[in-house]
Amino acid sequence: MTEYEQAVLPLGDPLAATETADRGPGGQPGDPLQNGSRSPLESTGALLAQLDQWVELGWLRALDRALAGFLLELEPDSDPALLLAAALVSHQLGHGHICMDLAATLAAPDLALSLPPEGQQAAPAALLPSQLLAGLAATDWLARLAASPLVDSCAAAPESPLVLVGQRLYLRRYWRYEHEVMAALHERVSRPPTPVNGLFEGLAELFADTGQGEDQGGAGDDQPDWQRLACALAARGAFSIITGGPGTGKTTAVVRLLALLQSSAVAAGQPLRIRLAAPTGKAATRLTESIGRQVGDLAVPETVRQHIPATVSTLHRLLGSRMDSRHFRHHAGNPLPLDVLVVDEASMIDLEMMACLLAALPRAARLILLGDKDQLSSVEAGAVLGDLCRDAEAGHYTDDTVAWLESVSGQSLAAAGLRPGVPGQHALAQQTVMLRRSHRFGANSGIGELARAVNRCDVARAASLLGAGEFADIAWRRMNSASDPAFAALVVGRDNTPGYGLYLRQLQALRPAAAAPGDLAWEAWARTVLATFDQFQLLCAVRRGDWGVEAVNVRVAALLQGEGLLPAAQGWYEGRPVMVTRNNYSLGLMNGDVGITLQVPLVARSGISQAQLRVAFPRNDGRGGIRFVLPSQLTDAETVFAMTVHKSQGSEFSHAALVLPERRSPVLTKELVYTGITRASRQFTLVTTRAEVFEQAVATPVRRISGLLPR
Ligand SMILES: Nc1ncnc2c1ncn2[C@@H]1O[C@H](COP(=O)(O)OP(=O)(O)OP(=O)(O)O)[C@@H](O)[C@H]1O
Repeated sequence: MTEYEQAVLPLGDPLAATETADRGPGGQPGDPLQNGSRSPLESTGALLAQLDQWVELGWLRALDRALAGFLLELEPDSDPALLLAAALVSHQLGHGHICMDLAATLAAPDLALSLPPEGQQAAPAALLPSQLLAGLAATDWLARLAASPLVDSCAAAPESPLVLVGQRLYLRRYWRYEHEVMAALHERVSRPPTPVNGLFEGLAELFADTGQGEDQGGAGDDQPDWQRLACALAARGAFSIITGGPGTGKTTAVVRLLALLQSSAVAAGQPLRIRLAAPTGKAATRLTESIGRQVGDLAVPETVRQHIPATVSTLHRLLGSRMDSRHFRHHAGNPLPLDVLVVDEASMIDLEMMACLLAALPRAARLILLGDKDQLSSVEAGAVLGDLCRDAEAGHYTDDTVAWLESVSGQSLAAAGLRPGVPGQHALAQQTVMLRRSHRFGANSGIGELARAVNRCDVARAASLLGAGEFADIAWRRMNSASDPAFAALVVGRDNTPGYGLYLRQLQALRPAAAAPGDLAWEAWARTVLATFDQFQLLCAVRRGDWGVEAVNVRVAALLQGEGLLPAAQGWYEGRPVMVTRNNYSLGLMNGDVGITLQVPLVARSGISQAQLRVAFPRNDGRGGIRFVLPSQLTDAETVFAMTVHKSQGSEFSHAALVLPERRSPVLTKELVYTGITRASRQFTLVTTRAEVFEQAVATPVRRISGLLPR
């Protein structure tokens, strides 16, 4: 690994990169072009000075500037246009883009940096990328890059740190990940389909109870049973994707698929080794619960049921994380011991993880990805599921696929409104199914209606749904200021909402009175308090500012303390909810795990029982156990009355309240709003100070740049 590659880890939260702009100007150095000095595109000294200025302003990360410096050390004659491109590519990674498209950058150069968002204080007098790049044509930039020994533009310099593919510039490591993912998927989807004995009968039996259901997502009544089709396609291939919004039955379909596959394997005397995984501990716990329920309801013999796993591991644990290393115990040389792998919440898988997962998968094993393609992408670079599901909505099934699906499912696809597929051009689409009917959010659900409107970028419909009061399960609370009493009412839990008052009152009321230290009653109490805490969650779009995670956490703690619900609002105190921010393998805690600080009695060395603070975390083993951890052991944890929408992925709350900042920001996209809304299972509240911030977000779909286009 190169020095720079070591420096680039961890890449960090794209929010942090963008939000640096929230901090405003950090100085106003002069414009190098105005000063009569040489253009930064002609002099490496001037270019580095320009990058330094952008770092000072918070427009560029120090890491991005470090890459330019590192490349200059490697190649002292480097062209400044190359150093600029390298710093911008590095910066794009911080925004989740795998590479930088040179033509797109020249078309909108100022988007290449974390510039102060529109509507914020005036930008300082500094040279903008648009001014710097004004005279540079894409062909010239490409030629200057291609001429550098640091750039591999035709696989002739396999060690060069940058790779140019067409007009996309990559850091080599990310180009390699993308290349590996594309190659592995291409190989899997190009294999001839596996014949599955008794598929027609198996599907008919497993889906005997599922009718068409009511039309809940704009899909007509003559729609086929998409779950049955998903099951069929996944049964025949080495790779498949089942995508769909919340409650569309992804888990239900996959549990039936596992029953189908395992039934014939058990009958043949060779049960399959099946593993289930999810990107985060929270998602793994949720899937463990729903899989457990569904496996219990399966109409299959006990011998089959017992070979369907009921517990879900995190991807890191499955692959075998190693302390302080990005390498896993399982890789191409030491593949995973399994035959079928199901990964849920696949929208959270970043490109690097996907490359590692595919490398560690035995060739003969099946991989099935489940996820909602419309959710926010991973925090780290890449939008793998979104890219892979590009054709999901339109279907793009070839005539052969349609004929095969109709024959094994006994259903017609004629009225499904799909677009035709071209053999060889839509290879991945042949193994992808989009579930279109929500069984959780029906036609009477405001949450479902709102999520669908936001997903379509239908600003007017979304605003009218929230404003009209037509649905009791969605509400819009407009705040006048950070100290608006309506916000206090929401978080404390007045006006018939649980807020955070509910779990805190429960914590006091249900505390075991007569239980001794170590008594299971303490665990039961902790479990109840944790479950009640999950009933309400504030989700913020940004970290900084009056309505960012940091300030909201401080404000909520103070409000709860003011109500007498918390003993303190700082440091460690009983009732403090915390989120782990980094995997801790020795404690068995994963990034994203949420615990609550409780006073529990412990027997001290003296033999006297004392109440001490411990943080209670649910165990991720599906058995509902609790792990009590000393606060001092939690070095990477933060208060979580509010969490970012990014961090909430894979979680579900009875009542989710999405808090938007008072100013527009590039991180406010329709995917962020959609993800926030779909975290709510019963009640959703939008909290804003300015309506146009919500409207602008809904009108802005995100686009991550990558070259992941397997056909
Ligand atoms: N075909 C069906 N007919 C009736 N109910 C169904 C059907 N499929 C799923 N359900 C029910 O809908 C609910 C959601 O199903 P499931 O958990 O499989 O969806 P999901 O897409 O995995 O949800 P999530 O958004 O949590 O990932 C469950 O209660 C399930 O029993």
